[in-house]
Amino acid sequence: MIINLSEQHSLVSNWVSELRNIAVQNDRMRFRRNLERIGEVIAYEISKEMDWETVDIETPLGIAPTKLMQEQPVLATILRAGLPMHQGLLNYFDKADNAFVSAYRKHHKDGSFTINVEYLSSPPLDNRFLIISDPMLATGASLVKTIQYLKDVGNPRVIHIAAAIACTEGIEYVTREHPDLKIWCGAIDDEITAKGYIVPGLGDAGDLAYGGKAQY
Ligand SMILES: O=P(O)(O)OC[C@H]1O[C@H](OP(=O)(O)OP(=O)(O)O)[C@H](O)[C@@H]1O
Ligand SMILES: O=c1cc[nH]c(=O)[nH]1
Ligand SMILES: [Mg+2]
Repeated sequence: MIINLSEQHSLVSNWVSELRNIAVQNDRMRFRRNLERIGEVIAYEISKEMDWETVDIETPLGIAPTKLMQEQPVLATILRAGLPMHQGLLNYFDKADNAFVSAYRKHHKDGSFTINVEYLSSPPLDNRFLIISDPMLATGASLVKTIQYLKDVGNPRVIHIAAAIACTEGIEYVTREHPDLKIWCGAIDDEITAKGYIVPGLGDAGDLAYGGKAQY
């Protein structure tokens, strides 16, 4: 299931437009903060899908029956571009457990790339409510590989994906491999270049957030 948040005419569209806009996107602090804000809004939306229980809270003046989350989610992200959205999710799910995966594109001389995973740090995942954030869902290769690695750790009960911009091809690939996902995104674009960049997209999210990388 796909939820495109910009269809709802909310603040998310403004933030996505700033991420895309070449006149704004080079302000790295604003770029990271806009990803973080999208992560925060998606956290709020996903929280409505969690299980809640009524607990009596003692106030100085009485008892307030209050709905509380029954469990903490696990927040997973893909290094490095995923970090700002992850922080946004963590700002709201402030007691969450966390997982980090270093899935990145290793570019080859012929222009092709493969996804390298060199690092994984995760809590046990059996029966957990898992939210994976990554701003760009392009070909979907990074996400599919990340989910495979996380499923080797344990079998989550539910998996939600949080992305700033997703493209149709990537959504199709990921949902074909993992049909049970729920994907939340700030916008959906239809095109992807031969080098795997989303069009119109925003460019390279990792570079815009943290600066360019050396080729090695
Ligand atoms: O859907 P895909 O085609 O796999 O592309 C999406 C991936 O590309 C970006 O990471 P990148 O490899 O640029 O690494 P970075 O975060 O270090 O910039 C992005 O953050 C995703 O993880
Ligand atoms: O368009 C894209 C595709 C993958 N990663 C990015 O940062 N941007
Ligand atoms: Mg990148």
